[in-house]
Amino acid sequence: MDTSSAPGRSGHWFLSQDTDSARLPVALLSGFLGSGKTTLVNTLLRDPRMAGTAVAVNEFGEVPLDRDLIAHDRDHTVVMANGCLCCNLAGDMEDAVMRLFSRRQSGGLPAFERLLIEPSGLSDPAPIAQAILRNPLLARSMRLEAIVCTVDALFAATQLARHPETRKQVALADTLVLTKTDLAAPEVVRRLRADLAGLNPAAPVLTAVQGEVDAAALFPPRFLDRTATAPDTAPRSFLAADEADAGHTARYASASLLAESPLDWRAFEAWLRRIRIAHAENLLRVKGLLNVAGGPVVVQGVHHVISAPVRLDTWPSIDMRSRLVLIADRATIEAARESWAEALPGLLARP
Ligand SMILES: Nc1nc2c(ncn2[C@@H]2O[C@H](COP(=O)(O)OP(=O)(O)OP(=O)(O)O)[C@@H](O)[C@H]2O)c(=O)[nH]1
Repeated sequence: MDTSSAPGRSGHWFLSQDTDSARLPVALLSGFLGSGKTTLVNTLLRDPRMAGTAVAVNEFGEVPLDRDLIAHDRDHTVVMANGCLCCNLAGDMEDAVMRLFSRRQSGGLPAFERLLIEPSGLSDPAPIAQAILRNPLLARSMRLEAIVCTVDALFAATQLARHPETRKQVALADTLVLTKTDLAAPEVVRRLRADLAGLNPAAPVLTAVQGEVDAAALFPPRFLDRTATAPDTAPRSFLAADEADAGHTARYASASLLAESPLDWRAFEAWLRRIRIAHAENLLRVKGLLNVAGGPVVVQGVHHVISAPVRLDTWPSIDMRSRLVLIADRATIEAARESWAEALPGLLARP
């Protein structure tokens, strides 16, 4: 019997979820900025075995974008408060999960079978996993089935060397997913595989070009089928001793830009090219949904690689403002800040 919609003693239905099969299977999808998490989610969600998956996304940047970039039933997607999920954990995840559950309970949301959490690319998965395992509210309603980490074949070697977040994400994953192998030289991929084996020898390494991966290889059976038998494995011991590095995002800066009126695409492209050429090494992420002549355009970039802009047929939501997020070191954000006002009148930093 599905007890998941029965109200509990406290009035919150999720407090009553103490049988194992009634708890919602959860997978955590970590991976550094721009490593292909959303691409993987979008591809997975097209798989019939993933039907009924709710998605919770967390972004580092003040203008919400990912909800519009996840090609999913918007009612099945919740955005967790801006910032780094692992640093602002208290409340954010509870809030997000409670919003999903209460919408389901009120009939405003179709039933869902599992939850995929996509934290921001700067998040440490350990405290998030700990919260699911230990927070009384979350632990009663959810069970952590998998920690997956996307690894950017093109940039991971540098990210592993420069960003401790990447090392942590790789080290804690049950399964690693190498992305962008279509862009990286075979020798680079071979060396990266050796580095990954050194950091996390137990994790299988799958490959996903444009997010194409077999859901059954990526997730344990109990994530896809909540009634499947639990494997006889030891609890995740690494989580017990782990402490979050609460100040870790201080070395990164972000700019969140908004424009109410349509942007001049040529001026935008020329501005972005200048930023990319001058600051590629420190430009960790560019992500935007822009209102330009002809309709909305998605812009994506990581370091010097800016993907071909994607024109959308329709706006994914009623918000038709241009939104752009840059994540980099402070000097790069300052340099960008000095140039955009002149190059792109109308594109304003969100205060
Ligand atoms: N060529 C190629 N591009 C990819 C692949 N996977 C992702 N991308 C591109 O890489 C860029 C970043 O991908 P996302 O899926 O948005 O990355 P993300 O990890 O969700 O990014 P954040 O949420 O900002 O951390 C996009 O332009 C994708 O189209 C791949 O396997 N091959």
